[in-house]
Amino acid sequence: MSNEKRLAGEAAIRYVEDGGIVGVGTGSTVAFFIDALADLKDRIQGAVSSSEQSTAQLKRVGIPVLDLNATGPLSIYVDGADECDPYKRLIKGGGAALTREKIIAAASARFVCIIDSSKRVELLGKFPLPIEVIPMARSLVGREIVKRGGNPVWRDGVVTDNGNWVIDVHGWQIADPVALEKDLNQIPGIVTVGLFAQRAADVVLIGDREM
Ligand SMILES: O=C[C@H](O)[C@H](O)[C@H](O)COP(=O)(O)O
Repeated sequence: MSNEKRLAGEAAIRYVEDGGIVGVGTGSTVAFFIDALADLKDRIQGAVSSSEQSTAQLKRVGIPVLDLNATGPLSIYVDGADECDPYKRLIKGGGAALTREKIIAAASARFVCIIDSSKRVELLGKFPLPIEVIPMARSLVGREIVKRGGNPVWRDGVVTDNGNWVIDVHGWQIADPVALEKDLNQIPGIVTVGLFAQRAADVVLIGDREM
């Protein structure tokens, strides 16, 4: 699978425009994209990063890391996913970077999602759905998830880049991801739901093939 991840990371380069600013996601697939982007670093202004992990790699390869508040809207965002359905709706957050990822995706005109074939599913939910929560709301959010038939598991020991905690929800087969995303977004204490359904990907690359 890591060969497909590398191919996807390299294939995403063809969507990067000269002189532009690139939104950069997080994870092992994105790491291949950043390595490929390093070869073009003199042709872009820089990148907006979704995590401390990606920021460190971007700086290491000499790509300037810019502040989203200063750049304004971006033309492109490149990121991986944990699951992707036929409508390019995603589960993300396996690496706990979902909040900043969702912010940059929302600020970008085009979301290019890079995955290997194991991430492609008919129905989202086999991968436990990550939810970032304010720490004091962990139990409240857990009870709300149980009411909705899910099995919440606290990702003990993990603190997000925003100082919050992550709950992974097992046992949901997500037939209507847009409705679930909207519903969960109403629960106090939830910062970000790892469903990218209201704002799905625009392009999905599985290895070097477009879905
Ligand atoms: O929080 C992490 C992100 O949503 C990643 O994009 C996702 O977990 C996929 O990561 P990887 O490319 O390592 O499988």
